[in-house]
Amino acid sequence: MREGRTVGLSNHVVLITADGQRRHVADSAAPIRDARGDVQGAVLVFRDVTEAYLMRKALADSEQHFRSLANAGLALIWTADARGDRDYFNEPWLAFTGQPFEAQRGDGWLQGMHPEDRLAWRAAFEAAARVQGDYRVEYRLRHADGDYRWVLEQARPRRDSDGLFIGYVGHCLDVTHEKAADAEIERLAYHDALTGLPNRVLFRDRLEQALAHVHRSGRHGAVLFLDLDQFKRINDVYGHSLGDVVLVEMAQRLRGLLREGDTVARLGGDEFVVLLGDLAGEAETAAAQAMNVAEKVRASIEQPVWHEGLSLMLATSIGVRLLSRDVEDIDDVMRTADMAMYRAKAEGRNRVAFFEAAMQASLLHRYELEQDLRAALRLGQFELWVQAQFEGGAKMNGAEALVRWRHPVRGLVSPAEFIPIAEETGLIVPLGAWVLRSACEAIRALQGAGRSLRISVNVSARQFLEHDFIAQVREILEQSGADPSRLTLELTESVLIDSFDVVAGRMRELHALGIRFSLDDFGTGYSSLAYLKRLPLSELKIDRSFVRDVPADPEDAALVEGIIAVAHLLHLDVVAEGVETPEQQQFLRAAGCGSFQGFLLHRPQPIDDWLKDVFG
Ligand SMILES: Nc1nc2c(ncn2[C@@H]2O[C@@H]3COP(=O)(O)O[C@H]4[C@@H](O)[C@H](n5cnc6c(=O)[nH]c(N)nc65)O[C@@H]4COP(=O)(O)O[C@H]3[C@H]2O)c(=O)[nH]1
Repeated sequence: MREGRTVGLSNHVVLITADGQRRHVADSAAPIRDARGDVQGAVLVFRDVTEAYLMRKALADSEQHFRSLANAGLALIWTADARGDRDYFNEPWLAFTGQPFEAQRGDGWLQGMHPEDRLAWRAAFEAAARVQGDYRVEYRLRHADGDYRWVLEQARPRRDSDGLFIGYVGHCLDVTHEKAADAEIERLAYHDALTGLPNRVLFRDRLEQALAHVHRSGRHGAVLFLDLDQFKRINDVYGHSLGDVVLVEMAQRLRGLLREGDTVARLGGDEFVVLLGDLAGEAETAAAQAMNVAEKVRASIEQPVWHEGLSLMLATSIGVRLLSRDVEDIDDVMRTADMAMYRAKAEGRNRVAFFEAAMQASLLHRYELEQDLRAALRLGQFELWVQAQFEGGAKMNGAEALVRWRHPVRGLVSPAEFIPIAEETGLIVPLGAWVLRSACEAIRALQGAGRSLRISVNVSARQFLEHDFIAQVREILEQSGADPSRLTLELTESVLIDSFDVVAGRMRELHALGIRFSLDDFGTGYSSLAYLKRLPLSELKIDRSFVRDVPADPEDAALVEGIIAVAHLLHLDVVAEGVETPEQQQFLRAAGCGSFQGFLLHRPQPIDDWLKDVFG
């Protein structure tokens, strides 16, 4: 004032008015000067600023209110200006990142984002910013402890009180746990629990991608379909827990053999598939590459599995299907790879087979047969034929029942062709029952005529293992009135392989009824004396394939003699099958074989014709 300036004295003078109200008063003073400019006095001005004071206080309170709201929760809150530079982080953000505000303002905070996520974040932000819209994006943000955490960031445009766009406000939530849970759920849904390998669902997905890549790039891919030979046996003999050990070991070996981009999956049971991507553009080279891998896989599986002093031997049959531009359908790929695998099995197991176009044709043929076969029983297209068996010289002692299918277009279809299909489709069960019933009716007719001839009936594995097979046989015997001791059931060695104890138990039960058992195809499989001894067998049949080349082939001759010696040792009858020449019969008789069956003696004929002949 002495210097002649106007000054504000105080904003905080509170005056009480006459009616008792509190008013906030701002005062100021200005000097009064005389003509010479000397200060003569002062003008004091008092203004009532109560309204402005209250407004400012409300604003400060409101700011405090929102600040504590922003800092209260777990959300990491920030704001950014119109250019995207961040100008505010709440306390949880600063605590989470452990970095001071100054280091993070602007785009400093981006230093804390995982470098791999920056591109995706920027894309989300810029796309939203162009239209001043919302966005949400997940990224990894470095925590104060140095580890990255997954956060979900959600942001929306920020506007001033006039509604003008001034930037963004957003928040992040730590979703690390949710991410881990999602990953676990995904892992469970798309992976096999035992081996941790991708499952069928994931495999199909990858196959689809691989096929798309093949179409785009013109390069090849391949699917290897594997099935472990003998796995079922290990499971049956040693139990499931050892079976599991084997599967896990196989999974590890497969994974170890393949490249990063390849997929190994377990489809279930002992079936695995391998997907090879990015093979050569030229088909032959690609096939060679696939073959190479398949062969490596085969060789690796062949190595014994050591477990607690046991050494388990496995092998695998592998079907290979190339993926090329002309392949469209993934079901077709799976089916044809599977077919090739079956061919590998049929060709002797522990091998690799390729799917070929010719197989496609046979697939079609088979498919049609399968369709027709389903209707055949209903339409009465099956016929029962028999082939007589002879004891010693020429004394007929029975016959083998052989089923025939008279197809309306194809004519007579060989059982060698349709029995395997009937087995796979389960049709063998009603078909086998039909054959058994027809054979028992023939036995009954023979009994009635006083002829004590036997009839042998082939029983396939699937049929024999059907849960109510024994009940079925009993019922048929009862209904037909056939003498059980005239009935021989022929089993092949393959029935024994899979479930020896079950089969042996059933055989004993049926044998107790008086039924005889014959082991067909003896010598072609795995039969060992040790387990032949444990079965209630009456007869061994020498397979046609051994009879064919005797006596000329010394190896087969020795084999046949061996089989006959085994049979004698076990007190079993021996029947030689497929005897076509007198030399064969002579040789067999000299070796000690008692009964004969073959074109030399009798060609199969319809059962009614045969019965007529027998009854004379
Ligand atoms: N080259 C030659 N072949 C001869 C000679 N003698 C007999 N055969 C044929 O050899 C097969 C003998 O039957 P399998 O080994 O039990 O082999 C049978 C049997 O495993 C199966 N099968 C036939 N009928 C039935 C059936 O009712 N049920 C089941 N589950 N399988 C059957 O189909 C196979 C083939 O039967 P088929 O075609 O009837 O063929 C019959 C018979 O016709 C010969 O001297 N030379």
